[in-house]
Amino acid sequence: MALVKLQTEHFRNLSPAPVSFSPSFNLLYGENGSGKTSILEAIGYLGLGRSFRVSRHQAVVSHGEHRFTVFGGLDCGFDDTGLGEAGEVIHRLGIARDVAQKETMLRVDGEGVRSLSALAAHLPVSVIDPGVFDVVAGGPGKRRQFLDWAVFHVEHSFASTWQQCQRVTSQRNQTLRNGRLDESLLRVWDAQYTALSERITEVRQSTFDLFKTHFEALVAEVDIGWTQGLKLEFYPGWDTSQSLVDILANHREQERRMGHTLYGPNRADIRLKFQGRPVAETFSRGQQKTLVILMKIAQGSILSEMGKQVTFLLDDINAELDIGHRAMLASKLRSLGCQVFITSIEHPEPDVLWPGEEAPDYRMFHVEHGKLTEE
Ligand SMILES: Nc1ncnc2c1ncn2[C@@H]1O[C@H](COP(=O)(O)OP(=O)(O)OP(=O)(O)O)[C@@H](O)[C@H]1O
Repeated sequence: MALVKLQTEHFRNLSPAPVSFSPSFNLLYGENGSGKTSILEAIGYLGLGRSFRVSRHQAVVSHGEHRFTVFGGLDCGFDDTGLGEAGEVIHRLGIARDVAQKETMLRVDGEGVRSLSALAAHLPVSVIDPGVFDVVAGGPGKRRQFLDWAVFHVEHSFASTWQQCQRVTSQRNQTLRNGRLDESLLRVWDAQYTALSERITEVRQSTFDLFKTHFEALVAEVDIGWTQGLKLEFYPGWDTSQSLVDILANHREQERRMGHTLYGPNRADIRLKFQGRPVAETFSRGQQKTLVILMKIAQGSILSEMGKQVTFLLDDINAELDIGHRAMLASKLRSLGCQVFITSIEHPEPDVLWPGEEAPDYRMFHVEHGKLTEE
């Protein structure tokens, strides 16, 4: 599905006027501080339930207000739903946050829903912003987040398994921190923890394998010299030549001293190596950014194969990317058939984004003082 209507209330500097978007490409340009990122951030709220740039909801509420709302209308996009025409709204999503009451309200088609995954399942959003480097250069948590995004969209039940595992891990950590270790209680937590860890790892591993196949096919197609010699490997969070139960039993004393769980899915990672060395130590920033975008496109193609359309939010496409890399990525996003929002400070030139080919369907917007004007 694609987001074809957006309306916000009290969201940063954005105007409350409704906007219609293309289910294909949307090019947004405007001066610094005009509101381009805020538009992407509002769209991101509908698919992620949070801001992709700040951790506090408070920051996005317009100054002097205490509550913001974002409404979105989705069309059938290229999803095989058999419902509606392209551009015709078939699902409505809404999120409102009252920061004074600390209350979030979620709606799908007018009905209140409790879980964010109900929104996320309708609108898979993939963000490519200046923070995207973290997937390569940041800690393992960023790569787990990257992988789990695809895992969730492949297997929605992953969200609840993960939450259960977090609860059990927290109970287990409390038991580890107790002065006198209660071995029998710990064994109960271990049994639950290992069962959940194995379920999580199984779906992570199979999604990673799928991702790797898509990524390698993409890299072969784009034929960029520096991608040769890249190696991606999934690390589940423990040495799987031994069972997790044995590892936990063998490291009781170490975990008791540290006061928390040291082995399992909370330690999982994707290891990215180039000619045997970590990519973060070898690649330039432009190469790192291109690599992460290719990884995100590969994830998009997994969903696309499942008949789901991803909405890509590409903030400031020009930062770090030369014309050749920009064109290569724009062309790949196009062949994926996904919905894309691209922002830039300068007026975007479709001939530069898609050189030597006819530009895809797009709508162009000028952003000024939080207001979008279509050109
Ligand atoms: N809570 C808020 N209430 C009102 N205005 C806000 C709030 N938060 C930020 N702003 C203002 O909203 C404007 C939009 O910021 P935004 O980051 O979306 O701009 P941008 O067009 O992406 O800029 P740049 O090109 O510099 O990245 C800025 O002028 C900012 O000062």
